[in-house]
Amino acid sequence: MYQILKSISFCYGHRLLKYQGPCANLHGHNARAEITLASEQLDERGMVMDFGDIKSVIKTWIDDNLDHTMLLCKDDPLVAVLTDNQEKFYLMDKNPTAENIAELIFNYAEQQNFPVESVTLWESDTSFARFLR
Ligand SMILES: Nc1nc2c(c(=O)[nH]1)N=C([C@H](O)[C@H](O)COP(=O)(O)OP(=O)(O)OP(=O)(O)O)CN2
Repeated sequence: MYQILKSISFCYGHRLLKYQGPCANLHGHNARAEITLASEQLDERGMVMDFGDIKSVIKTWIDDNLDHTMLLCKDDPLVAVLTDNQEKFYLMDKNPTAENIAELIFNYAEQQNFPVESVTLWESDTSFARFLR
């Protein structure tokens, strides 16, 4: 089995609903997503996938959708406020925890038919969440 990993850095704002503590307040993170792809076989170039192709597809999606953006749960009352003020946000069905952001990126990679094994979302230097099937 071969594994490759591509790191993509981005920043986002969020707050957690149903949470008692500082993360219930609006705040931001300089995050890093680690996308791990795995394959039993290599292509004719000797690659699971070109790192550049992972970057061009997934980093582009992250840059367009999540980077420098408020990630809000659909139940957050701020959705109406940001909508009224024409501010950018990314609407999530779930609370914007590191776990759910990792799953979001995993699902996108899977939709692109990437052989994704896991997505690890480093929310800070000391905390990460990982999603895998
Ligand atoms: N399982 C999860 N726990 C927490 C999440 C999360 O997404 N999943 N998120 C938060 C906050 O958004 C934020 O990340 C704070 O986390 P924490 O690592 O506790 O931050 P600290 O600054 O206190 O970290 P230290 O390095 O330990 O000082 C909270 N929990």
